[in-house]
Amino acid sequence: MEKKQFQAESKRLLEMMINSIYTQREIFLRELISNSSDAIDKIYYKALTDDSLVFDKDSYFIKVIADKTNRTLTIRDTGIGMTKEDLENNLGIIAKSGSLAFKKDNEAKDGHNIIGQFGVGFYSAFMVADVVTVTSKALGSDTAYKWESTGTDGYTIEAAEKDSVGTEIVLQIKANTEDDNYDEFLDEYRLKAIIKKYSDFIRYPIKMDVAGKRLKEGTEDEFEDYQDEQQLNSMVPIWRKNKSELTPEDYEKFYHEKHYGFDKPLKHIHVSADGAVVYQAILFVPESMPFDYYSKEYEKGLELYANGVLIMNKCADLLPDYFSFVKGMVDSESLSLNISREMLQHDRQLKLIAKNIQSKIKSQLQSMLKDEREKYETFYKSFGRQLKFGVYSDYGTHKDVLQDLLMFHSSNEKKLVTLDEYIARMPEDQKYIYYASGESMERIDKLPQTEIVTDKGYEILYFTDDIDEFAIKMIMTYKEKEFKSVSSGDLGIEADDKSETEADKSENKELFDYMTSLLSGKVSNVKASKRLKKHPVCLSTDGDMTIEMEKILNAMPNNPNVKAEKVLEINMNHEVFGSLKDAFEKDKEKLNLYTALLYNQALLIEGLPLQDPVEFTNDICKIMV
Ligand SMILES: Nc1ncnc2c1ncn2[C@@H]1O[C@H](COP(=O)(O)OP(=O)(O)OP(=O)(O)O)[C@@H](O)[C@H]1O
Repeated sequence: MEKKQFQAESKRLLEMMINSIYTQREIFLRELISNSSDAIDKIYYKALTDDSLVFDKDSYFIKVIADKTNRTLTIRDTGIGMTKEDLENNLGIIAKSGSLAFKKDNEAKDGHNIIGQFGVGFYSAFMVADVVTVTSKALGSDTAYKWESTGTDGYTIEAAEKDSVGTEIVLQIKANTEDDNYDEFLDEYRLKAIIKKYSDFIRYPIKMDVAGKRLKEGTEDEFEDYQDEQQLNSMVPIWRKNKSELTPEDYEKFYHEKHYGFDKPLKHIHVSADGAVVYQAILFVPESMPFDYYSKEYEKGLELYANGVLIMNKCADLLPDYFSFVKGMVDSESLSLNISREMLQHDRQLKLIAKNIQSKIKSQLQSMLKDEREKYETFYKSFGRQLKFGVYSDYGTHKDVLQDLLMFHSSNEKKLVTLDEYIARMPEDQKYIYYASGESMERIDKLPQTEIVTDKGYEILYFTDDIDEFAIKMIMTYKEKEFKSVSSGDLGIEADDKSETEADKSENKELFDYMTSLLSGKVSNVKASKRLKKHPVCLSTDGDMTIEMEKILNAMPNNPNVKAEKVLEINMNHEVFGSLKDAFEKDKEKLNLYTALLYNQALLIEGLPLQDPVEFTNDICKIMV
């Protein structure tokens, strides 16, 4: 019998397949089952327009048969089959995808689409088989044909015996080698698992004879082997079901079956989009944070299906980093089964889906915030930090999407508030959104810098997360209100007794200049404070960098050694100020001591390290004796 050669491209592809471009060999089964499913689709589709054909659902199925003795794996279907020409054209030539040609010939009328636009699937069989034999009888044909190939050296086609319409593919499974175990593709449990993993939602039953042992009839301790035909796939995926048929428990069950998390999902989003891009998705907002969430090990992404067939476990391109906590899956009939990761990134359909999903998640979170406050706060405690990272990342590009989802604790009731709520209760004369950064709410409450702001009756947002201040620097203003740190140089609050402060300031200019020179290199200025009420001293900052930011940045592994521009503020209404003036006139030595002490006190209040703690304690001793 004449051996025909593969076309050059096909030969190259085959070589790649044999040398396994896919790291997961198991996907060959997914490919072959998808082809079978396509072939049944084609009959179904023909029956829609051809009255002489009746599509009786029970007669259409895919059967998988593993024969360990002969090392063969058979995939049999009752699909449309292939004529001699089809075998020649579809299996001999790679670049021409049969599915694609069929699609063009028969403009899909009811969305019953056919997987596959890029014909490499079938060749994946050569990753696990030495010989592939395809016996097929096409619908409406009397003769069956057998196509056979051992790989790159070509293929043969001859007439064959086959009673029913459809295709049977027999794989002669490779022998094990030192490095590779091929036995697994003959193992019942392994095959079942592969089918469940990739092909669970194929629309037609996938059957396999499963071996079992049972008590022999009429005996009490004699067992016999038997074969039982089982259906391995569940067929109708939950995402294709009508939302109204599903209960919250169904979604929860799906969440656990898919191992999305051990917790209960806080919220599910079921999308059935049929606009510019057609897809279904089930997305979940988890209740609690996975243990590795804020670590490098955590991998974001959604499961991606092309028309019911799993093509990727974690498609990262579907989720922006700031929604990386979302779990779930997307199924689209617009995607090709064999699309590579690299190609996916540029896929227009996928980009559209990703955009669409992003806005669905956003609007669900928004409505949760509006209507289910308690739930939202639970969510926010787990993932709020990620939203804030999202605001900060990419130079603030995503702030518009995220800023109204943010919450902070505030001085009002020590509860979480949104920026909108904060603005809504701002007194009329309040110009800025005030915030204070620190380790904890308790610590912030004790900061002298907060005194004047709280005295004014203005609410302060507590920034206790490292990222808070950095994120807010990206937002800058919210609804035309600028953010202002309580430690910033100009608080935008008029001092109660302005004239007196100004007068005292000029009168005491020499004193402040002197103290500034003493603290040269440590602070840029010493000045009269407009914000202090009870406390004698505090640090404030000039410029964008605050003291908290300095602390955070300098704690980073690459220690950038940045410095905030610090100002030492002195409360002129405090008794200590009298002592300073006195010392300035009479005893400079004492003033040097007081200045050093006050500066170190201000550092301690801020939680900053003292440059020389021993000197500080010695200084205290000096004033005691
Ligand atoms: N079981 C089958 N029954 C009928 N035709 C088949 C079967 N398997 C393969 N074919 C034909 O062979 C063609 C080539 O199959 P192959 O898997 O290489 O590519 P494809 O299915 O078109 O695309 P994909 O790469 O996405 O699977 C198919 O388009 C189909 O026409």
